[in-house]
Amino acid sequence: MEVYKINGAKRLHGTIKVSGAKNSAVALIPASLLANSPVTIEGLPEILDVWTLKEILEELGAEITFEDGTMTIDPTNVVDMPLPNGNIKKLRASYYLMGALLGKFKKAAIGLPGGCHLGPRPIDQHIKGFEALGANVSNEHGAIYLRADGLVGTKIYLDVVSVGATINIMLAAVLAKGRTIIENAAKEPEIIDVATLLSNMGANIKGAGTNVIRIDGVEELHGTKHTIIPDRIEAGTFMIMAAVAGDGITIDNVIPFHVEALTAKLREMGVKVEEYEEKIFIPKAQNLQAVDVKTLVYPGFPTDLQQPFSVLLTQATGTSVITDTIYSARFKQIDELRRMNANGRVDGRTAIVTGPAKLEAATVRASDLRAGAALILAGLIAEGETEIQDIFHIERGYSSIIDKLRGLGADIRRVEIKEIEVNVE
Ligand SMILES: CC(=O)N[C@H]1[C@@H](OP(=O)(O)OP(=O)(O)OC[C@H]2O[C@@H](n3ccc(=O)[nH]c3=O)[C@H](O)[C@@H]2O)O[C@H](CO)[C@@H](O)[C@@H]1O
Ligand SMILES: C=C(OP(=O)(O)O)C(=O)O
Repeated sequence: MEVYKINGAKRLHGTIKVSGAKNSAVALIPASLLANSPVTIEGLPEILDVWTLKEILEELGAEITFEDGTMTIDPTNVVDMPLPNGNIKKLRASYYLMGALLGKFKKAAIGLPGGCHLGPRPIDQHIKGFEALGANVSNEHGAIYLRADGLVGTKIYLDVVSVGATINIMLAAVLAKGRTIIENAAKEPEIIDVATLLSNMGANIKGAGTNVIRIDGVEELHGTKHTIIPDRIEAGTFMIMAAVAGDGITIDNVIPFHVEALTAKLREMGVKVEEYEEKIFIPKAQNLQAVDVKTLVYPGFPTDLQQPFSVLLTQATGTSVITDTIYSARFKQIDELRRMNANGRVDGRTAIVTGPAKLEAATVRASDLRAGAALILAGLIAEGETEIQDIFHIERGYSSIIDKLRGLGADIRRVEIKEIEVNVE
C-alpha cells in the first residue's frame, strides 16, 4: 500500500506552480472527440483522472500522445462503442462522454460515473437536457443508454445550477440542428474554458460564463490547439497552505480573479494576500481569526476548497461554522482531523470548528480528493510523523504534489508500506 508520510511543523517558503485545471481537463478531453481531426491540449495536469480518460478514449479508437502536459488526440477512428463498465467507474467526469458521444454519434451507452462520495450526485439535469434535445434516455443495469434519430436545439432551463449538466448539454448541442439555449447555466471558469475549446473547433457558442448560454449548431467541428486554464482549486489549496504553514509563499500560474471568494475569506481572517497578474504572494500569517463560510456556486466560495479551508480554521482563534450548500456529506475530513487533535464536529450540512488547536501527527485516511488535500495541510503543521492512507484519491486531482511541496521545504514522501495481515485461526 502506498502512503504519504509527512514530518510536520516546518515552515514552508518559496514558489509553487499551479498545474492545469482538473475540472476543465476532464471535460476538454471528452470534448475533443467531437472534432474530425486532431486536437492538441497544452498544460494538462498529470493526474489519475487524465490518465484514465486517455485510456477510455483509446478504448474508443482515439490515437493519443501525452508528453510534458501536452496531449494530442486524433479522434478520426473513434467508434460508438458502449462503455458500461471498467474505467468509466473510476471518475465522476466520465459522464462527459455521454454528451460528447451523443453529440457525435447520436447514441451512447455509458456506465454510471464514479468520483468522490460527497452525498448524492444526481445527473437528472444532464438527462433532462439530453431528452430536451431529442434523445431517448434509459437506465439499464447501471448504465445510461442514449439514442436519438437526430438532435434538435431547444430551450433548456436547469432546475439546479450544475457545472456538469451545463457542460454536458453544450457538448451534445454543438452539433445539433438549430439553436439551443441553456438558462440558469453554471458560470464556472471551467465552462468558459470548454466553450473556448469548442469555439476554436468551429462551434458557435455565446454567453459561456453567464447564466444564459446560446449555442447555434454547426455541421462539423475540426481540430485545434488549446491551452488549459490554471487550476483554481489547486491554487486555492496552496493559498490556504501558505496561510497555515508558510513563511512567505508565491503561488505561480493563478488567475487571481478566479480565487476571489477565497482571497476575501483569507483577508477576513487576517491573512495578507498580495495579487499580481498571474501570481499571488502570501506572507507568514499570524493571529488568524475565526470566520463563517458558506459554499456556493461560482463566484461563491467553492465547495472544493471547504475541506482544505477547515484545516486553516483549526488554527484560528474562535469558533467557525462551515456550511456546504452543494454537497450534503463533504465533511469526512473532520473526523480525521479530530484524530490529530483538532476541535471540530459535524451537524448535518455544517461543520463547527473551534481553534486554535495544536495538531499532532496521526495515521489518517483520505476519504476523498479534497479531504486528502486537507490532511496533507494538517500533516504539514502537526508535530511528528503523519501517515496518510488511500492517497489514490489525492492523486486523482493533484499533479506532482510531493515534488511541489518538497520544493517549498516540506518533509513529505510517498512510501510503500506492507499491509498487516490479520490471521484469525
Ligand atoms: C456548482 C458547484 O459547486 N459545482 C462543483 C461540483 O460540480 P459537479 O459537476 O460535481 O456538480 P454540479 O455543479 O453538476 O452540481 C451542483 C449541485 O447540483 C446538484 N445536481 C447536479 C446535477 C444534476 O443533474 N442534478 C443535481 O441535482 C448536485 O447534486 C450539486 O448539489 O463539484 C465539482 C467537484 O467537486 C466542482 O468542481 C464544481 O465546482
Ligand atoms: C470532488 C471532486 O472531484 P470529482 O467531482 O471528480 O469527484 C473535486 O474536484 O473536488
